[in-house]
Amino acid sequence: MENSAEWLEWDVARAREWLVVPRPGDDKYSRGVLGVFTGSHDYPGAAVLGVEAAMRTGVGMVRYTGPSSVRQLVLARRPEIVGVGGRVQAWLIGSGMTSSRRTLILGGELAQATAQGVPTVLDAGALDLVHEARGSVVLTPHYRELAEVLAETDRRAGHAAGKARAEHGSPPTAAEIAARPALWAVRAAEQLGATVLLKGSVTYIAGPDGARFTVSGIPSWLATAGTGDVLGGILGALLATRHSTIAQDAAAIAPIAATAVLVHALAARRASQGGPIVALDVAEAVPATIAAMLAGD
Ligand SMILES: NC(=O)C1=CN([C@@H]2O[C@H](COP(=O)(O)OP(=O)(O)OC[C@H]3O[C@@H](n4cnc5c(N)ncnc54)[C@H](O)[C@@H]3O)[C@@H](O)[C@H]2O)[C@@H](O)CC1
Ligand SMILES: Nc1ncnc2c1ncn2[C@@H]1O[C@H](COP(=O)(O)OP(=O)(O)O)[C@@H](O)[C@H]1O
Repeated sequence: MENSAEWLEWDVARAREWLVVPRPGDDKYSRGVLGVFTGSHDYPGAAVLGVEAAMRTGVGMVRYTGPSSVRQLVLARRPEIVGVGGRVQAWLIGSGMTSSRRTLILGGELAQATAQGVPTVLDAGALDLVHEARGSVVLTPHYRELAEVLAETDRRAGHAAGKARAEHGSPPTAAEIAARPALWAVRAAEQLGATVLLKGSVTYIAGPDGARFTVSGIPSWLATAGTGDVLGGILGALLATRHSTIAQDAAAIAPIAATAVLVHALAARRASQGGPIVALDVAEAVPATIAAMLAGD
């Protein structure tokens, strides 16, 4: 690990501080509403997985505003969701989407969401929106996706002035990021001005303000399709429930992101018990995982 002394390994005691337990005076709105714009004709399942995980993490409400064909599937699994737009306290955008297939209409809808300035998770096919988004952003790429984001950033900088190129060198390949994930998570956070959650068997969370957290010991059974979509849902829900903390101090984003990764890893361990898992198992294990974390287990 690059400069390992700079990285703090996140643990249950720290994570517990960022989990929000509802109080008697709460209602669904005071707990926080998560807007979800995910899924596509090609990848509808990603939307189902993210919504399932968000609801099981504990959030007041989920407004799902993605493609209408996908909404039917999400509703079939989770009738609790609201399928119309409205006020939200955080956004989860991009899981199961492909940026190269973005239509003008879809681009306009996404721009409206990212312009709201609420804490936003940008995943998969929405990672490139980091350049337009207002407010606090967490990017959740794996190595290949981070390479694409940095290449796109380099192209934009090259068009603008060539300045960032000179400052940061040429963009890394996915293999280079995989070889030095700590270094590239930090560089990306600095370059993009956003929190970067770089996924992998060790997950690195780097904030633009200098926050550096790792989550290690993640079960490798998680290396299966859709588990990243589940992580997006967990993170989106935590951002929505913590929106007022973030409004006061944007630096809260990085510890919340680290907490989401820990919840995800512990839910995977609980679901796995040493054996194979599917992504939905991880989402279903989240409530018991959070209960155990709150109890100090
Ligand atoms: N159930 C679902 O709806 C799922 C949707 N997903 C969505 O799928 C989209 C693409 O995500 P990815 O992480 O796959 O995107 P990536 O762009 O990282 O992966 C595609 C790359 O993997 C390579 N590849 C494809 N099949 C391969 C194989 N058998 N062996 C080796 N290399 C192979 C391709 O050539 C390409 O370079 C995202 O929007 C994501 O959210 C995934 O999360 C998987 C589950
Ligand atoms: N070998 C591994 N060991 C532990 N965790 C892993 C491993 N490979 C991937 N993961 C975790 O699994 C998840 C995969 O996310 P992602 O690559 O976005 O998959 P998908 O797009 O299919 O949802 C991430 O949380 C990542 O940290």
